[in-house]
Amino acid sequence: MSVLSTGLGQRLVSASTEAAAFTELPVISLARLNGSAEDRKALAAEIQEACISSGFFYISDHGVPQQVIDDAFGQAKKFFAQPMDKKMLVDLHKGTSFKGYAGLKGENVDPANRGDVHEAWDMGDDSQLMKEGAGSGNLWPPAEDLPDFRPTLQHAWDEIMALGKRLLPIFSLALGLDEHYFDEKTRNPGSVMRILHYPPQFGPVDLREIGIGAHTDYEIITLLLQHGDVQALQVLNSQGEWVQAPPKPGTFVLNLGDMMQRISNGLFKSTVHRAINRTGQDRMSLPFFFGLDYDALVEVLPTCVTAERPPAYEPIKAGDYVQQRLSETYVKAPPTESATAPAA
Ligand SMILES: O=C(O)CCC(=O)C(=O)O
Ligand SMILES: [Fe+2]
Repeated sequence: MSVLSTGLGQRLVSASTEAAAFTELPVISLARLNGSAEDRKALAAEIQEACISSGFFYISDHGVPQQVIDDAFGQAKKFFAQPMDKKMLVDLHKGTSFKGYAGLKGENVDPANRGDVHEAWDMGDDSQLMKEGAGSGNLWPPAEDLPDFRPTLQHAWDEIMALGKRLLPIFSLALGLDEHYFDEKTRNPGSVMRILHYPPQFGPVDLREIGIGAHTDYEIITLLLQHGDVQALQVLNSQGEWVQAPPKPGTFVLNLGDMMQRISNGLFKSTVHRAINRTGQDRMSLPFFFGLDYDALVEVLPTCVTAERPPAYEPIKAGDYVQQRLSETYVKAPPTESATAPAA
């Protein structure tokens, strides 16, 4: 039994609560985000429960307009439908920040696997990327090819970044902290947004070659949009069972990343997940990885330490941590295989 002393009162976290094997993911409405102090505390308590038991849940009433989401996927579809030579104009190997295009098997998140069966385009915050010396900036497709791509994706970035910033005070409460705890650490958060295309995999699928291999995310929270009605995402529970996380209209999937697990001393779970697209249809998704400022220290919070639960992680700078994890993920050479255009 361990104790999490939080602003919600002391919370007992029994071994069985932590080890509970979830079989589906809860949907948490954010309607109370704009409510009274009591409403916000109640929302924080619900989120705390989900963070301890699964680290994975849906959020509804999130305030990001559906049009912004539809437009982003519309541009993603156009981007991936381009011929390979156009996509290679923004090959991420041209820069040093892991931003731009990665083709099929251009990444491998699970070292036991042979490459992830998706293609992706990743972006960060241009000014931040350059300023912190973290490498080069974004690689935008030329406006002659895709005139609406940049403004549309930037708009989606701004909306989802704002959602993340609305959520952090609630996570602070759930961690037993002042609502403003993350303000100092998220002035220019080193976040990443990506669009992903998973072509369908037919017949028997070799589990070493799937859409995205089993992994955890690196940052504080991930806000994931799934396009259409194409099931592929799976989340690992404590019994080693894969639980489906199907798209649910009007929601994001919210999952915790390794930085959250580190600062919460392992109480909040950064849960293993993967995606396999066996539906016969193309799938697209759009994750936004909400990070901390590159120079912010990722260190265990005193509210999550007890005599029985001493700090389990060393402090590390957020930028160093993400850069190290990314460099382990991307394969060194540019992609060689081409993907067919998404029909989704
Ligand atoms: O596409 C998905 O559903 C999951 C993507 C993901 O896990 C990632 O990019 O880290
Ligand atoms: Fe992930």
